[in-house]
Amino acid sequence: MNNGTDSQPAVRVRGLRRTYGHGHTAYEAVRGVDLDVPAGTITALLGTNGAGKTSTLEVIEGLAPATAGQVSVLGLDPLADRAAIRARTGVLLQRSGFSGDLTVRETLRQWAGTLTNPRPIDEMLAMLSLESRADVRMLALSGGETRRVDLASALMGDPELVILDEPTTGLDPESRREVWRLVEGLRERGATVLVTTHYLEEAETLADRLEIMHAGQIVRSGTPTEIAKGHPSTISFAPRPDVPEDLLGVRRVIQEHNRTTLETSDLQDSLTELMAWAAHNEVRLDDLDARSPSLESVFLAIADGRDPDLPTETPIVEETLR
Ligand SMILES: Nc1ncnc2c1ncn2[C@@H]1O[C@H](COP(=O)(O)OP(=O)(O)OP(=O)(O)O)[C@@H](O)[C@H]1O
Repeated sequence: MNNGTDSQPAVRVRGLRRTYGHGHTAYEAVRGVDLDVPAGTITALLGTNGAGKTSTLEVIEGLAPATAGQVSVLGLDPLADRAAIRARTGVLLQRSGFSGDLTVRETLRQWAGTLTNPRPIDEMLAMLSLESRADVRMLALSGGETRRVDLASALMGDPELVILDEPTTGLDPESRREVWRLVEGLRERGATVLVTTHYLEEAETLADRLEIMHAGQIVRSGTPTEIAKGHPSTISFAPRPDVPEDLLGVRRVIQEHNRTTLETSDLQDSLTELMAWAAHNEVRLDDLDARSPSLESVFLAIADGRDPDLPTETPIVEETLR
């Protein structure tokens, strides 16, 4: 399925820039992005709101030209080789353009007509648990069902590269997990997946690699474990203003959101000392929770500018555009 291109990333982006508007109203939404999506992996592109994820994906999908930089998809040029790439790629956009008057089956049949080698419609309906909705018009579907039809169309051509822009937004937790299984199934078949999501748990569970975007740049890349490394573990419980601040490993004690939270560089040492303190003072710690560094803490640090590795300057308008 990889056509001997295993060593080459399925998507390769170098120095990508994308600017909207001209002159003094120019806004640079993508500011020099380098990104590799290794073949056969699930890579998640994460970011704060307006970070530039969709602007980046649109260039990869061949829907918009880059202002600067190079992008190659399956070794091809997304704009010049769009037809060749389309035959090997499945794309799920944030918003679909399917007509509301057609039924689900008619919609998928129409879509199948545009593909060279579509999988059977009944197979797609079963794959997305849509059998009972086959004869319902698109406009009568729930948000989650509409999303599943979008997904069915993205996967119908049996693509070797799948690009999913927020595939589970609007889905209930059970459907979301169904989509996760589906995406994992794609990887088992050897396909490559590039996915954006606002759900950190989803990225952590699904992705082999994460790329975190902020203000038009990639600010973190790596496996979920690599990215969380170096960030503090946390121990939290129902409010206890009397907890000692000098427990082994503890860096900070935070009293907020109706909880006491200890940030620690050594979860085991801190927890051992805390338990000893609680036992000695006959204190019961209600609602006790202890966790290793999470992607959430990394993400929040990036989102509110506390991340020490963030670039200090993020120019809105390039010098040359002024
Ligand atoms: N056509 C456009 N004209 C002007 N600015 C735009 C245009 N499209 C996007 N932007 C701006 O570019 C920035 C990046 O937008 P983009 O949609 O790529 O971000 P995103 O990371 O996908 O965000 P979200 O997670 O909120 O969907 C935003 O500040 C947005 O307002």
